[in-house]
Amino acid sequence: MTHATPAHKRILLKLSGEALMGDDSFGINRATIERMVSEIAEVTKVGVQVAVVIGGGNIFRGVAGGSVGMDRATADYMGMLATVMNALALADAMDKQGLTARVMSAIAIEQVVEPYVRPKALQYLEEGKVVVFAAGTGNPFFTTDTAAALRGAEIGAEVVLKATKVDGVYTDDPMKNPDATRYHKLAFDEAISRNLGIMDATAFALCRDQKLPIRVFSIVKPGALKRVVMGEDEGTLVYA
Ligand SMILES: Nc1ncnc2c1ncn2[C@@H]1O[C@H](COP(=O)(O)OP(=O)(O)O)[C@@H](O)[C@H]1O
Ligand SMILES: O=c1ccn([C@@H]2O[C@H](COP(=O)(O)OP(=O)(O)O)[C@@H](O)[C@H]2O)c(=O)[nH]1
Repeated sequence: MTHATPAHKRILLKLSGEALMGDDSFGINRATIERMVSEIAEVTKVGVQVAVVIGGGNIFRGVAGGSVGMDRATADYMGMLATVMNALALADAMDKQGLTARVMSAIAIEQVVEPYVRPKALQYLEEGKVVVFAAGTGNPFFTTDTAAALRGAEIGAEVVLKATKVDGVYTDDPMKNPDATRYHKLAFDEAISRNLGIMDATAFALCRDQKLPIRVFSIVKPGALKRVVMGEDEGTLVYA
């Protein structure tokens, strides 16, 4: 039997917090998280090193009402803590499915998870462990998309894979504009100048400067992650 070779050796996978909700209105949907983990397990089986940055929108949204009128930085720290909860849930689901996961946090919370230390993260990846980066960049006024760009560059990932509710980058937000059309690929400069809302400009600019491509694809579509990793045509490629 021949084994196809993956297109990438090391990937940074960005999972939006909202993707963990499944069809629920907030929180973590068990079936959804288990399905995502099984897709991650599939790609580790072909020898790909996987690091994950997880968002927090699913939990933060549930408490967002309480943050109205709150200091922005304080609300952002709440958002970062939400990503820690998601990271713990994700790592637990990974362990249950036979993967070895390590959560590393950008903010000190050492009784709960180990701190982010770059050489340690690289060591885990070499050992075939899945590293889950929690707490975003550790700084308010940033997003977990920017954390994905940052960590992706730091660990020398070949690509940032953004798994989200839509199946690629569109000319306009497809949730709001039914006439929007999907790009097969586009340059970072175009994504930034057109102000495409799929990712924030900080994340795009960092990836552009580091020549780190991003592929946006659907988290909902079964098998999409494996297809992306095997180099098949899926979603939208944003390139430098
Ligand atoms: N040009 C665009 N192409 C694709 N999606 C877009 C675009 N502009 C805005 N979006 C929105 O961006 C969202 C994806 O970003 P993501 O970070 O996963 O979501 P969230 O920030 O809600 O967790 C999609 O749900 C989509 O509605
Ligand atoms: O480096 C970071 C990453 C995240 N956040 C906060 O954490 C929240 C959750 O992250 P994000 O919205 O990126 O998650 P997602 O949309 O992917 O679920 C954000 O709204 C921010 O408030 C932050 O302050 N700094």
